[in-house]
Amino acid sequence: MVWTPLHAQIHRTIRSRRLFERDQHLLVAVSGGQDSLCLIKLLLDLQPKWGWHLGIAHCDHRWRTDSEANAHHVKNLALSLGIPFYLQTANEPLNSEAKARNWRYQALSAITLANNYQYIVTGHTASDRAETLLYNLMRGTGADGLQALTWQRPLKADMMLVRPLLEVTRQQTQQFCQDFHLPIWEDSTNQDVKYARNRIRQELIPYLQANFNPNVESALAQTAELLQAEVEYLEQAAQQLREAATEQGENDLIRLNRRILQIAPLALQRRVMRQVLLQILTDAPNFEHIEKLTALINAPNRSQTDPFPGGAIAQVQENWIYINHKS
Ligand SMILES: Nc1ncnc2c1ncn2[C@@H]1O[C@H](COP(=O)(O)OP(=O)(O)OP(=O)(O)O)[C@@H](O)[C@H]1O
Repeated sequence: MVWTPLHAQIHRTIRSRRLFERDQHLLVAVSGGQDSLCLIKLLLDLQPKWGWHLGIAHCDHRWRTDSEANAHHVKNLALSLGIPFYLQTANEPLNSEAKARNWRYQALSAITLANNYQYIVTGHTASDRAETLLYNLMRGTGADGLQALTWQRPLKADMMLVRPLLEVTRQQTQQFCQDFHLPIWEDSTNQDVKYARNRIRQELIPYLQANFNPNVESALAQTAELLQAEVEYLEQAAQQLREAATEQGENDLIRLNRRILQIAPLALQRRVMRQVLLQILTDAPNFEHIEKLTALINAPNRSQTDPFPGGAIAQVQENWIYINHKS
């Protein structure tokens, strides 16, 4: 087996970030594209050192005319590598990116659960991270969206999604696949600039590279990395503040102590309110919802919000904000 600098890098990343321990069961999500092929080859080569049990999962969204052939291709690859293979096929063609993604994570979770894996591993790269950051920036997400893909994310109890290639660019995975003659399945939809994601990849990033910074992908991925640690820190601080300020009243009534919230910085006030809204609303709260609730921290007595989706109303009474979330 040829040991490359990329092998060494990923080995170090897994160890220092404690992404996986020894002897664990890892389900690797393989689309057949260059990133996931690079991923499976690296993990397979590192396996003797770590004693992992690897499996390959493929999800057929039935989106493209060649999707069945793509699934076959990945199956044959798994067979030739001697790795257990799991296939999930959508009941009906999933023709939007968001639908396909939702279904894919459900399908991967189902395979993981049924076959006793602890981890789902994907081939997201630093390039994906840079693109996601730009995409989210333009849509107006706060710092949380800009951390853009994290190394680990719990999907369910005892099920972790892990992305070991977040410091590797797409150019590197391409080179690696070439060097080892890995059989890449080219996804025709990746070229289609009808999708916002592809326009960022095909047009925006090359423009930024040519005109601003040739290493813009790594620079953006690093920004995401810094933000991730800051977001984690702020979320923890906000949680402590929320616990200190909250009293769970009777009948689905939440009471927030304004005195405690008033002396906190605005960044934490907003995060507390977002956490509270996450509890109450069925959909993720937006900027306006959070601002409305945050404004009550310093508003005159008896101020109140108009109803949030679902009907909850927040109201100031002296030192307290009352939120009745079943009204
Ligand atoms: N059809 C598939 N079957 C199995 N795994 C897949 C499939 N498509 C993507 N993946 C996994 O997800 C990773 C990211 O793929 P891609 O960037 O195409 O998806 P995405 O829709 O942008 O994903 P996300 O929403 O998670 O960012 C791949 O490296 C691979 O590990």
